[in-house]
Amino acid sequence: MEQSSSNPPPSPSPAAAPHVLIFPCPAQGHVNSMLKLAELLSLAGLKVSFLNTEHIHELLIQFTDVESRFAKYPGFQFMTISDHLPVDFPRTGNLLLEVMESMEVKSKPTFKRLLIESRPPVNFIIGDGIFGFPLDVAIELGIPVFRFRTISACCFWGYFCIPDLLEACELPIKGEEDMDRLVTKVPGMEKFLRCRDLPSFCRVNDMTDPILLMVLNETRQTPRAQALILNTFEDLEAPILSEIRKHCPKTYTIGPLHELLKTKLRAIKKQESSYQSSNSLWEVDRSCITWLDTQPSESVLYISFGSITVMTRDQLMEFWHGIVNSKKRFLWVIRPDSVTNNDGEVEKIPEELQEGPKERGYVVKWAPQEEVLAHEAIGGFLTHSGWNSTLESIVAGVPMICWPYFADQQLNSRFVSEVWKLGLDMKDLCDRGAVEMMVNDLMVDRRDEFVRSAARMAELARKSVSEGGTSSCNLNRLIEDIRLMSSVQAHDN
Ligand SMILES: O=c1ccn([C@@H]2O[C@H](COP(=O)(O)OP(=O)(O)O[C@H]3O[C@H](CO)[C@@H](O)[C@H](O)[C@H]3O)[C@@H](O)[C@H]2O)c(=O)[nH]1
Ligand SMILES: C[C@H]1CC[C@@H]2C(C(=O)O)=CO[C@@H](O)[C@@H]21
Repeated sequence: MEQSSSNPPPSPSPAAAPHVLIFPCPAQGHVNSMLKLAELLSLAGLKVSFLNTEHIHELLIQFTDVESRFAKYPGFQFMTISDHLPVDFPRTGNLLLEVMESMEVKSKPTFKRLLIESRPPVNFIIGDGIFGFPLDVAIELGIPVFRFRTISACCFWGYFCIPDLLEACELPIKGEEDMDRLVTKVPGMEKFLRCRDLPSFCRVNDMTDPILLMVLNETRQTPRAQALILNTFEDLEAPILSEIRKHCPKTYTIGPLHELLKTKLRAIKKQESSYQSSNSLWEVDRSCITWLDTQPSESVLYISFGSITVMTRDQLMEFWHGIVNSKKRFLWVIRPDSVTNNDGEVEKIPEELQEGPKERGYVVKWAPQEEVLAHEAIGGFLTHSGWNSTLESIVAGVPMICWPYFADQQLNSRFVSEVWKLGLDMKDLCDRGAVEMMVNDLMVDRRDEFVRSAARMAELARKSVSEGGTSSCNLNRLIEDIRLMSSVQAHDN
């Protein structure tokens, strides 16, 4: 998909527009990026139905302006489906996997009925690449289907190669002492990938672990779909993308999606302010922007571990002491559900952190992250290396300290530090001394080298989404292909 179409596809008459159903996995990082794609397709005149779980949809309605924002697009609608779990079931940390499991087992018949009964009929499906049943149903009903995998190309490729690692006896990992062994059977990563950097689901003795099998199988199933969509850009992951294209030749790279959408909206002047709209599942606390406005340029470390990460009270306190001891200014997002005990039960956030230290730090429950990262007071990002956060930091040219929690994050953080040289990887460490040292390295001692490479990568990211850039052209190609495949399908029926 690198050689691509630089002309935006012409808008057909609304009646002829294909009806595309988009179905994300019910988690912030997935919903966020797939909503950006939904808006881009709506802008191009396609009819879009966006299918959320009831739980996610209620949060979106409560905390965002999505309904009024998308009301601008006459062909757009939200739809909902149950995840078949009790309303008060906690949906963070590893429990998200139980939500996914419940849906895989129970949501298939409802999804199939929804498609059969849909008016106008659904001509095209873009399903989250981590869910199996939408792909099966689409194939069964003869509806063309693309898979959108919301992770990086490097992590997708890591998952894809797990069967080869098993065959070569490079997995399972043989205990803690084996963690720094180089893994040689992931083409393109031979020189730097250690067992420690494999997706967290590989950290099991039993290679029939259900979660490992789920991510592995879903990744390997990808070529059953007509194409793969990735939220990345060619200049960031070219060598890995050429490996992926040996198996999934039609792979559209259309990222960073948040910047591509902003660029398109700016071009047609649909967006008065670039940041006011969000897809957040928590209430955004904008007071932190007022606080940032009073801080010196590039002096503040932004700390956020995304929407799913949970940690123990002890881990939180190690971060707290390390950061306070570093004497750097900080803005810290601490979700109320982010501290759990060893049984997974949510614990109260310690008082001193809720109040925040008065002079140097500011603590919020949820921040307007894109806007925070673009603020001139921000000098670094301590992140869990979720893919959206990583891309948002790249676009903003902000260097990172990575503390990966689970899934793809272990691999993303290795690429941030060893391949892209955009910061430091502190995976598997959580003591105040390490935190203090890394914060000082990022914000002071090695600042120049990280800022230089971050600025270079930010430039490439912006180029990819500008007119004629690879992601912008690939989006045009994607839209043309959806139109073409939908019309063929409409004729066949
Ligand atoms: O205070 C905050 C914190 C986060 N965000 C946003 O929330 C999103 C978080 O996404 P991401 O960084 O990808 O993290 P997770 O929420 O943890 O996302 C899940 O989904 C991602 C995409 O598949 C994976 O890469 C992650 O590992 C997985 O945990 C980003 O867009 C942030 O801008 C806010 O708006 N405000
Ligand atoms: C809960 C996690 C299982 C894997 C998913 C994922 C992926 O697409 O591989 C990324 O991050 C998580 O949200 C999902």
